[in-house]
Amino acid sequence: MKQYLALCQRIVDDGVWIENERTGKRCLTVINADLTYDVANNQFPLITTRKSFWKAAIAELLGYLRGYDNAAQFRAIGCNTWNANANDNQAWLDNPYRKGEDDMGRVYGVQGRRWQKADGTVIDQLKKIVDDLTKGIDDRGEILTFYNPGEFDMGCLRPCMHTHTFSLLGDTLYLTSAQRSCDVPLGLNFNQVQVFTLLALMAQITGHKPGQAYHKIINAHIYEDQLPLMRDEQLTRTPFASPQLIINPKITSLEDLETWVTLDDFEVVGYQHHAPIQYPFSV
Ligand SMILES: Nc1nc(=O)c2c([nH]1)NC[C@@H]1CN(c3ccc(C(=O)N[C@@H](CCC(=O)O)C(=O)O)cc3)CN21
Ligand SMILES: O=c1ccn([C@H]2C[C@H](O)[C@@H](COP(=O)(O)O)O2)c(=O)[nH]1
Repeated sequence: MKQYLALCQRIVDDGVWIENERTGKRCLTVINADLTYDVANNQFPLITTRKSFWKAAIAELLGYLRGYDNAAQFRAIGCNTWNANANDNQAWLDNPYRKGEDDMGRVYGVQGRRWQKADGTVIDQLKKIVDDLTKGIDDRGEILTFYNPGEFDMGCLRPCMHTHTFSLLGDTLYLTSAQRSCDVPLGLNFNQVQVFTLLALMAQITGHKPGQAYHKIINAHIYEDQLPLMRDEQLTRTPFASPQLIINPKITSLEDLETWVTLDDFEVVGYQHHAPIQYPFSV
């Protein structure tokens, strides 16, 4: 939690105002932030200086792992975060690849589970990684990447947290996640939960101990309409200790994640938090 607040403070103190053409808003921006989450000791990096809707963040991750491409699929498992990008973004509404209401196109999980090759066959990146790690193999290329420049025009948004690299040292699994663009008040609150949970889940289903998760962010920003709430409200609050994430131990395979897992299989204990803050969202 301290590292999150330090990043917010750094943006407030040292950030540079940058015009963002896509949203038409200015963003106070810094470049490069490195966050570390202690998954080994179950220090769940949930924001405590406001109420965090962590279940929606885990649902979003679950949707990516399942290869979802439609906001209705995300809603059905408890996540509303893709409604706006799928349905309220004029550039995407005008895009001939959009298949209709709620379609997100070839984003995130589609690339992770069904990367299209030139010969028409597909690559399931996640399955290859799970199979390797389960056998104790780390070929130094256990990389799940959603970043496919050849298909950017076929999706509603380029992936922000785009590449997850898994590493095995003995029986301990590590994760390094790379993010090109980060909405610190809204997105990072979710992304921290996702990096932590991804390592915890992958360690559990491949039979390893989780180690540390490393989260590398390139462009970290606060939108102009979010700044007063962050500077004058959230940053004045004193954080509480980290809660713990409990995952149903019956989840033991990728197939479990694909078929029966729901948000009821995740529980957070010891979550003390301040009052909610509603930040504006930019489409
Ligand atoms: N501008 C922007 N920021 C983002 O963080 C973002 C995007 N766009 N587009 C794609 C996804 C969608 N994400 C989102 C979208 C909405 C919330 C949000 O509204 N969060 C609220 C509560 C959510 C709830 O009640 O479930 C929050 O207070 O955290 C968070 C992340 C993250 N990404
Ligand atoms: O997981 C996510 C997804 C999105 N974001 C934020 C980062 C930016 O504010 C927007 C995406 O806009 P781009 O113009 O494509 O950079 O969404 C996030 O923080 N986390």
